Amino acid sequence: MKHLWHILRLIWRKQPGALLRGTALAVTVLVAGVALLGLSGWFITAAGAAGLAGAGIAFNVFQPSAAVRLLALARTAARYGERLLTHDATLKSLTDIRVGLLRGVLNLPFDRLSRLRGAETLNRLVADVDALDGIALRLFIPAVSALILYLGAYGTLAWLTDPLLAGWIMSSFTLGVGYVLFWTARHAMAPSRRAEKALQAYRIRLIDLLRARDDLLVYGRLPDQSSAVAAAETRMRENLNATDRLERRAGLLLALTTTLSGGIALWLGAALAARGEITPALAALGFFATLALAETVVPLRRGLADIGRILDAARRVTGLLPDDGAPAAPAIAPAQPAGAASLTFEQVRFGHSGAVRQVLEGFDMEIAPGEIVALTGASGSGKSTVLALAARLVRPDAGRILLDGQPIETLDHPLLRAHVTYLPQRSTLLGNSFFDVLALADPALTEPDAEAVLEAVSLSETVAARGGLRSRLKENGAGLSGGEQRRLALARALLRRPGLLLLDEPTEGLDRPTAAAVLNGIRHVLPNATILTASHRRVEKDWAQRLVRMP
Ligand SMILES: Nc1ncnc2c1ncn2[C@@H]1O[C@H](COP(=O)(O)OP(=O)(O)OP(=O)(O)O)[C@@H](O)[C@H]1O
Repeated sequence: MKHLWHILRLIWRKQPGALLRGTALAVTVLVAGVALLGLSGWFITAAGAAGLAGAGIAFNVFQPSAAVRLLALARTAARYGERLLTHDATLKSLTDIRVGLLRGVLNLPFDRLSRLRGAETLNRLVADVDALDGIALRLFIPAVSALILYLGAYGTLAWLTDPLLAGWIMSSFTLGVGYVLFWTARHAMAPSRRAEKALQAYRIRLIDLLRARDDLLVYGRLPDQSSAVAAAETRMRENLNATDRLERRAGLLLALTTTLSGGIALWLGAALAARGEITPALAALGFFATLALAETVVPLRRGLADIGRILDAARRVTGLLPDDGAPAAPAIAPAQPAGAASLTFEQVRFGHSGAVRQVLEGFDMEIAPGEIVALTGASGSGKSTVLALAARLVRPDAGRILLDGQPIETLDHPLLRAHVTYLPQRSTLLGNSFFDVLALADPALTEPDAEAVLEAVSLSETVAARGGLRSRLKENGAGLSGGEQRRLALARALLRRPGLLLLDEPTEGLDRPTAAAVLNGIRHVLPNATILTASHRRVEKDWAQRLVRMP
């Protein structure tokens, strides 16, 4: 529940004026609705009574009928304004929350970020934020306006008719409605949660199916995965049907409650009228006003049928939103040639969170400026981890890492990124063309610079054969061979012109002559840089000036 309040506060804080005006209009809509039906009931009864008493000719029909028309118009106009204001304000607030959420995700520690699944995160960003619009629009604003109306309706009925009659109407109505809404929320919690989970599972499985269709086809698992997608969809439908059924039942119970309260109002009103304490027309006003109160619970009913989904979304979003004022990941400076840097590891200890085993224990390493060093060792011995630590993607549990004698945790982000570039084993090639992919490293990239690095990684001919730098690429470099994709990512890393270049198996997938040419090309582009590679291949070890074997 506290997450719900937190999100509500965020939504409200961003658009307080519009939401307050929207709530005032929501109250106006309800007041006009109750007044409209109450006045109509009073008007019909009073006109009838005047006719029976033979005073019909003297009965003023113009004022009440004008008031009925005015109320109907006011109600429509207020409804329009309320929808416009509250929906617009909520959607604007949610846009800010969505940006904050994205910032929160991007600011997660690398360890957590690397564990996020793309499809799941996308779902979370989209579906969870969408679910939050119900907090203001279907829960808070309707609840507040309903409470204000109940108080107003009680006061008006007590003044016009009788405090006892008003007390009976309002207490029977609010207790009945309160119980039905509570019942709806309790029973809808589980199916609405399950429906949302099934929807997420459906989307994730479908994305997995599309992404891995070749593997699934090869392993003969395409039908299984298709069935899994269909099963999630069925589960979602079943649970959505369950919440719809609940909402309909709640509607029935609310109609019964309203009828019961209306019946009480009619009976008490008739008794008071028979005793001559109020006129029959006023008794009718009480009855019709009670029936009109039912309008207050329609949006709440829908909101509470969705409560499980809304609560889960609020909890997840709150967990990911950065604290107020947390800075976005800072932009990094354009590429500038950086001087060669020394790199030192002193007694570094590191273990991945949740892992039983420490990857590094008292690890020492010293690399001089301009040196090329290859980290070697068995698979899983921690070579990539050393590179990630040197790039400050993860932080050591103990010990120190120094860049040019300065602890890297003290370097500000732009400075660190200007000096250190890391090429992981798998890179993402963002962009529509070769040029776009490369420009990620340097927004001021020129075509001659791009051609120079492509030449260095032996990709010039490939790019020319594809129609040049501006030719279109498929998603994430699909359509290029594995080795070509790697070289393109390497060319991008070279464009940063770092003082310290960290390479994770840079020539993996290349034949020996191409690998040797690429390695020489790296040195040619960065003649002075310090280079640390994680290497299994002989060609990389031969290229290095020194080997550091992982313990
Ligand atoms: N995000 C992670 N969470 C938990 N454990 C991890 C994570 N990343 C790596 N590991 C584990 O840390 C250990 C070191 O992994 P690392 O990738 O550094 O090894 P490596 O020497 O580079 O291996 P390879 O030569 O196969 O690339 C491995 O046992 C690996 O399973």
